[in-house]
Amino acid sequence: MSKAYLSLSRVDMTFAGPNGGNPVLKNINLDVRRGEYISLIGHSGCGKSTVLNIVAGLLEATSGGVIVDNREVNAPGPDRAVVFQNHSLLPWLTVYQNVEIAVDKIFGGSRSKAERKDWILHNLAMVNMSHALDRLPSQISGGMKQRVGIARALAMEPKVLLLDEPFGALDALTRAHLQDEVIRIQSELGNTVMMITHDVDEAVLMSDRVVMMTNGPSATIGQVLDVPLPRPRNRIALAEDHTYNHCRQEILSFLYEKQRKVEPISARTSSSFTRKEKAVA
Ligand SMILES: Nc1ncnc2c1ncn2[C@@H]1O[C@H](COP(=O)(O)OP(=O)(O)OP(=O)(O)O)[C@@H](O)[C@H]1O
Repeated sequence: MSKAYLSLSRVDMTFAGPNGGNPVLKNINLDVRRGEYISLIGHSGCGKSTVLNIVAGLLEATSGGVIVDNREVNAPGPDRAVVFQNHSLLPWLTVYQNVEIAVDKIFGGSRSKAERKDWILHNLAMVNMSHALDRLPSQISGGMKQRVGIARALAMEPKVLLLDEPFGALDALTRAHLQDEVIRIQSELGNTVMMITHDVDEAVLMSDRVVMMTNGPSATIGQVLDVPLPRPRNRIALAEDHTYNHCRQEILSFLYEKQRKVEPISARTSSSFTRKEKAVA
């Protein structure tokens, strides 16, 4: 493999608690190439968000470390932008202003006001939001809010884009549209992306590699799958593609055979299954 751009080495994470705490991650090692699109998949609660938050600098690993572009990560920074499942737009600012606030913070000292304005408009155009610049978050749909969140993240020109179930709260159609947009934008910009998903099809469609995590406690990386599908990828054509279906099968087998999660059925009613669990079922 070529030189790693993002590297996690020997990352352990134990949250404080009774009886010596809760050991969530154990010995996570992963090298990601520049421009690579990685998905993290694993059963609910195994520690995917914890990995992402450590890379984001929002959590400090108990031991081990993260390197991005030759520098150790020890705090959040504009080189790593995060998009969460539920948008994190400021409700009192318009669509334009929500992107502007990030752009001004990062480029306020280096780009003129006119350049910054062009840049904000460019990023909102990329996610097809030019028509709603003056609307407040409460006046746009969930999918549109996610678009703005993605535009804001991209406008920061991060070295690494961290996506924590970015499409998880969306209906199937909006989800497919936005997946296609992120695929297109990533192919144009060549961002390095780490995305958490519970959706096997989404993982295969979007990723260069799928990183599968074992069940916790002390979760680690159980298997890494290469997705050797040429780009651009067409979701309809892929349904019949042998390689696509093979990748899908590998992930399903990891999740439901090798890392099968057994819970007493009496403890769960059907309605208590989360949306995420239904998505991978
Ligand atoms: N700040 C925290 N303090 C204590 N425990 C935490 C904290 N954050 C996460 N955990 C615990 O760490 C474990 C992993 O959580 P995490 O959110 O990383 O899992 P996940 O795989 O992203 O889950 P999901 O798929 O349901 O979002 C869980 O047992 C969770 O309760």
